Amino acid sequence: NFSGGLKSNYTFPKDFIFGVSTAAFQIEGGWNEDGKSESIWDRLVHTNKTFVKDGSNGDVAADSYHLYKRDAEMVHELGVDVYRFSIAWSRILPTGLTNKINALGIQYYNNLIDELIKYNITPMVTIYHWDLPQKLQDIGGWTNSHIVDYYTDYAKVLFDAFGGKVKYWVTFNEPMQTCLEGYGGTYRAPALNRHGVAEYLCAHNLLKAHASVYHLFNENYRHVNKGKIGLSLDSNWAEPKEDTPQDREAAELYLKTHLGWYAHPVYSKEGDYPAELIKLVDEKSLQQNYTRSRLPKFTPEEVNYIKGTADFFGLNHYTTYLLSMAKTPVGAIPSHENDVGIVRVQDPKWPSDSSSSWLKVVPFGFRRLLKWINKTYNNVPIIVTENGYADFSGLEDKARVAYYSHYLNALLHAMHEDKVNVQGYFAWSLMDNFEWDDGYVSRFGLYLVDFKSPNKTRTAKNSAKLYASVIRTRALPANYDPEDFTAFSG
Ligand SMILES: O=S(=O)(O)CCCN1CCN(CCO[C@@H]2O[C@H](CO)[C@@H](O)[C@H](O)[C@H]2O)CC1
Repeated sequence: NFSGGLKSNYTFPKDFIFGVSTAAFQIEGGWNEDGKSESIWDRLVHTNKTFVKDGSNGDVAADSYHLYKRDAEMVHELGVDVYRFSIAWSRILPTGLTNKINALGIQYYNNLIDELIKYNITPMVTIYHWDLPQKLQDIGGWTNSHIVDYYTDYAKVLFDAFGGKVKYWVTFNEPMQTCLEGYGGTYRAPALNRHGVAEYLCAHNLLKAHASVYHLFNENYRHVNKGKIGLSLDSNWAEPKEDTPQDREAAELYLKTHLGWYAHPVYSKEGDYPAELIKLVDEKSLQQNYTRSRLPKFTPEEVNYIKGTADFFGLNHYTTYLLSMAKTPVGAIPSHENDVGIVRVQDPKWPSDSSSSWLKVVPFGFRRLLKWINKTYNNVPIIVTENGYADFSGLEDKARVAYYSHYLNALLHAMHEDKVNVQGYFAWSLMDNFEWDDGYVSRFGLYLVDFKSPNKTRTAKNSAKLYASVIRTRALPANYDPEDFTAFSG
């Protein structure tokens, strides 16, 4: 049913990992403090005055650069096992390269990690969460093939500095946002908009960089503390718009050419890009008189080098779309959108009063996506590294309480009935923060941040109490009703 499963007394296993997530650019501030250099997000929000809805930026954000002790205390209050945060490359390596390592940057993250360990909380570090040093973008960024070495050198600095204390690593957060939206579009930094070409170059180099860091870790650092390393991919669930063969094909094609674009090379038995994506881009490139396909090819050695390079499947999930085949060409020519040729919409009947226009509440989609990943990637261990709901503000956040209850209900049914191998779940986000193009208007936090107060006061919302109780009892509240969606006015 709509909530992903009927009333049950399913529980989360004792060894199930609960966590909470944030990202450097969204919480830290201190954008140019103590030697940190400009990132592509600093550049974008400082120069494009209309990019962020409320005209804000990440200069101060939630000021976690100075308030990390309060952050660690909040993580402790929730009772989670793991805190997932990202490290800002430009705070560690101001030139982007290793010729200058910023000791004060290293010190900040050491202070945060030590604070977490004081509370017996395990750190999970996202090595890259979208904030490339601008100096590297100036020489091509993720379209420059040397970025593979630059990223590997950066990761080595982190492994050497924090490897003894950090057990979980995530190489990239949502590579599709970086490549498709940042290089192929204008929705993310660097907003290059070189659609049809740059998104494929970005993905190609990024996947090689991911594999390079996996092998570096696997050969030289894993033994230090039996650590684990993975990748966090974002995916919507894709439901056929109508129950027809064409729409079922469109839904499958969406998953293969969006999630599979990055998941297939790493997690599938055969490796490489999904055959459907290769075929579509090759054919379109030929029709458009390109001498060679706009999709770069991996050599057989590279396919093997990238295959199997993750200990877990990190999944960021929020919402669902209805898919159908495009009847006429869609998107710019050339572009990934035009190459794939499918159309996605959302059902106006779905609960939808989130402050993020794209976030509709569709819990059964979460269960189906988990099942699809489990089947497509051979029971791979999944850690849900992000899931959450956005509103405009308030401590009595009944919609967010309902969202988490329904999505955790769907997760329990995926685990207990569909036998999906899920090992952890992280809520996005610990606190209200800079929600990219939505600025501070759309709030995802379990803790409310008063951005007007000098010390950015953080206060637990009702959803923080709900999450803490699920972690403590390993179950949904007794009064949870899978049929009740009255918390959503829309
Ligand atoms: O339908 S449209 O094409 O008009 C807009 C689609 C927008 N989605 C939003 C969710 N995003 C993945 C989530 O992105 C993640 O989720 C959080 C909330 O957004 C962010 O704060 C995190 O930094 C990010 O990891 C993928 C793109």
